[in-house]
Amino acid sequence: MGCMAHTGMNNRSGKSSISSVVFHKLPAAETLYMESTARIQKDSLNSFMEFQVWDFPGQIDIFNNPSYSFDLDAIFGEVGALIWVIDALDDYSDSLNRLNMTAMHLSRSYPHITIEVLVHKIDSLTDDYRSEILKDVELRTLDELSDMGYENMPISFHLTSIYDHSIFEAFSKVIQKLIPRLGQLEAMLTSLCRTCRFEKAYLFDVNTKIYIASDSTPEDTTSYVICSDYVDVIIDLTEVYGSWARSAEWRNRLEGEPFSQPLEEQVGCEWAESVMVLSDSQRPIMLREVDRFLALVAIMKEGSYDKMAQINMNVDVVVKGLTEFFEITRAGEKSRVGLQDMVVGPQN
Ligand SMILES: Nc1nc2c(ncn2[C@@H]2O[C@H](COP(=O)(O)OP(=O)(O)OP(=O)(O)O)[C@@H](O)[C@H]2O)c(=O)[nH]1
Repeated sequence: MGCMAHTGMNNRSGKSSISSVVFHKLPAAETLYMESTARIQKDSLNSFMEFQVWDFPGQIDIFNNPSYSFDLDAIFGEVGALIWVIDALDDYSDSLNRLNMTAMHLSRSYPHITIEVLVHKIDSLTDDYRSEILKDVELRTLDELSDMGYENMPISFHLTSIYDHSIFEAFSKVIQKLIPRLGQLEAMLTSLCRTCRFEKAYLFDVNTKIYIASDSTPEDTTSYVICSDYVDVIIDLTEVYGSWARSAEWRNRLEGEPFSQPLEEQVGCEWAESVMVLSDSQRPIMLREVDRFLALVAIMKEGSYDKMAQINMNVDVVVKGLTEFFEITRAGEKSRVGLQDMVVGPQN
């Protein structure tokens, strides 16, 4: 495979790190010494829906490549979102030019694709500087597209870092755009919040900590962070005590000495259910497994303990509804995400 080589520009904007941290749980600090990606990589995610993530190396220009012609229909025909990663710590003028060229190309040939721009690596920047960069990227992109006659393109901008929750929140918003009939999921969660007096409810993909839906109250990063940390705690616990899918090797270890029993007989319940009280505000959090990929997590109000029986009944009904929703959705849908920033850079 040929690649375009231009020297003096930075292509290490963080695409592979993002994939590894969000989809493979790699600790952020371990991305420090990642090798530059030299070829297009395709990653399939076994999750609540089938997701494919394509990682296009910074040094390959797939639209204008003299030494290799890419089958663009094969790549973009089924892609739902293109994620464009901009390194906020570097000079991003060239990346913006190429983003605009790509956006125009997609708008002509694949108008169904939404473009999601991640202004990335913002961890070391002050809040003011973050807003300034976001505004600059937005204005320069939208102005140029508008000058070229491209108005109202499906393009969104997010501030992200792999060192905090921002990258997971941004991916949550991207994935939500790809979920068919998201409104129905939100309506189910909103009605659950109303009947159970929950403050906030999320439906999490437990492997990635992406939330694929929440109730209709305004977004609230603090609630998301608490619930997503709680998913981590519960996953760690259920890996030891619960019924999550395990490798054959791990299962053999758990069923061998000193336990010497089939796993099913050692596990108390088939699904994880837990309640925890946050000591600062007395608001319990509830987690309920929907299937092996999804969990419902809700922040309850003070005093909800007294009504646990009713709450559990309502949660049961919603979990059943969610299961049916995804059975129907899975039957016929596939979603793909393209992860790409096409900043050209030194040839490896
Ligand atoms: N400070 C900071 N560094 C990051 C972040 N994300 C990635 N990096 C660092 O950026 C460097 C390059 O990351 P890669 O993921 O290899 O970049 P890439 O875009 O895949 O690069 P190519 O494969 O060459 O296209 C690594 O040292 C990462 O640790 C972030 O959010 N903040």
